[in-house]
This record gives sequence, C-alpha cells and structure tokens, in this order.
Amino acid sequence: MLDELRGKLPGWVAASRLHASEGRVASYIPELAKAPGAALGITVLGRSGESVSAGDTELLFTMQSISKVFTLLLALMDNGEEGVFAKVGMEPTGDDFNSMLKLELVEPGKPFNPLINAGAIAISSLIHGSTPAAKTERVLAFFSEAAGGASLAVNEEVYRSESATAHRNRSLAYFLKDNEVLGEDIDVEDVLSVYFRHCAVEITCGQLARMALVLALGGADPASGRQLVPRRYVQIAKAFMLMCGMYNASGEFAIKVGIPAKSGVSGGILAVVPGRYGIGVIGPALGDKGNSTAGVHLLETMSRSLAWSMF
Ligand SMILES: NC(=O)CC[C@H](N)C(=O)O
Repeated sequence: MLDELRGKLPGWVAASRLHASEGRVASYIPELAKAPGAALGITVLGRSGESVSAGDTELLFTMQSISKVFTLLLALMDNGEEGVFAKVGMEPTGDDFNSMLKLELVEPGKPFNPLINAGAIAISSLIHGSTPAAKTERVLAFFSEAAGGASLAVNEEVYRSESATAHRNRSLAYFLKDNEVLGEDIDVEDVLSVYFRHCAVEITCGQLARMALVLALGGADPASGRQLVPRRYVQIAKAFMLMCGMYNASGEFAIKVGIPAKSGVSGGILAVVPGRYGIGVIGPALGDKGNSTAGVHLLETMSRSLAWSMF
C-alpha cells in the first residue's frame, strides 16, 4: 500500500503546495511569523515501521493545538473520565478556537470540549505534578514516548513569544477561574505556563506521524506492542478530533477527508487512518479557519485517491 503512495506522493505534494499561496502564516504569536509560508511536507508511517515522506520534512515546528490531543490523554490517565468531564464538555462549538462566547452563554461556564483553548487550559490544570515544571516534564516524557523515544523539547522562544502576547488566553483562563472551572487552589499563571509550553513543543513531520500511529493503533506502541494509553481514552481523543480537531472547519474536513485529525496554528496537522497509518503534515500558511491550506488540500487528495474516509 505504501508503495503505491511512494510513487504518487511527490506529485501530490507539488500540486498541493500551490495552495499555500491561499493562506497566511500565523502572526498573532510573533515568533510563528518567521515560518516559511510556501513550505509543505508530509510523512506517512505504517504499522510495521515503513514510511513514505515528501516535501519539506526537515522543517522543525511547534505542535501548538496538536498538543491538546496528548495533554487530554495524559489528563485522562491522571484523572479518569469522570475527573476530566467534570471540567470540560463533549460537544463542538462551531466558534473560533480562542472564542470566549459560550463560556458566558451556557451554564455552568464549562468549556465545551478539550480542543478549544479554554478547554485545553482547563485540561492543563488537571495534569499531575507538584510544580508547573514537574507537569511540563511529565508532558514532555509522554509526548517523547509517543513520538518513538525522541527527546522532544520546548522551543523557549516560541513559549516566551506567546506568553508575552497571550492577552486573550489570559482572559479565557481568568474567566475559567471566575467560573470555578479552575479551583481556588489553582494559580492561573502556573496553568498558563504549562499550556503555553506544551503548545511550544518542537517536532518534525516524522515524529508527528509516529504520535499519530499510536492513536491509529488504539494506544499501542507500534514497536513493542505495549499499551501506552488505554484504548478507551484513545477512542475519546479520536472522537474529539473528528468533531472538533480542525476547529470550526471540522465538519467540512469530516465530509471531504473523513479521518480524525488535529491541526495547529504553526501549520502542522496530525492525521490518523485508523488501524493503518499515522500521518504528520507541515504547511505553515493557514486559511481563515486556522488550518494549513496546502496541508488540507494534500490530505483531501490522498483520502479521495486512496479511499481513506471512515464513512
Ligand atoms: N489553534 C492553535 O494552535 C492555538 C494554540 C496557541 N498556542 C494558542 O493558544 O493560541
């Protein structure tokens, strides 16, 4: 199967790369504006370790919202379903990822899901660890294990750049504090420092594909077969990815591509062909909903040609 892909992938990447010009690199986090807008790279990794890559796969980028899938898994392992769903809901919002709207509209002010910023900030508060640094260490250890033993690290410049300009995320977090989603004993700045740092974890397409493959295999480590995450929690994460992984373009993505995926404002996309492949994509130019224009075009082409839709 991957052999068929090997021949076609370079041509598909070349065609999709043209769609980068329809998007723009995110600049609300100043450090992200330095990314090469015309870039596009992809790695597809199969269950027995075979892989196919094309395009700008050497590019390092930060995970941004893609990290939210894995902090959700860690929070589920730390707190169980009940503990997590006491703080976040199970529904898509249809609003922008950083929207405050529904926090005030709907009682009791709980974020609708763990993949919007408000939800992911609440999830960061649930990760076990005695200090923000200890929590970040646990996040990095878990992400690195899922990425196949790579030593993933925080890009401190991107972290500082976001932290210094994150007025909206700060507002969301203080709103959550007022709504008691963040309890009395929780320091808002501590929670935000964990959140900004997990968003700033630096990665490549290949490492992202490896993390995706763990999800494709229901939480099992592709090399050892060991269960890294309980299958049930991976089911929850993939359901969220399908419903709201591509922000408020998730419905369109489900119809056009039909597989669980999660994007980030760095232009990364992690996608899962259940039971078969883990995929990592980078294309820093974003469309108006915040997803990589070239990356989405590429996944659409591949899904249609290779009949990947789950539906
Ligand atoms: N959509 C995203 O990738 C958002 C993540 C980013 N760190 C933010 O909070 O704004």
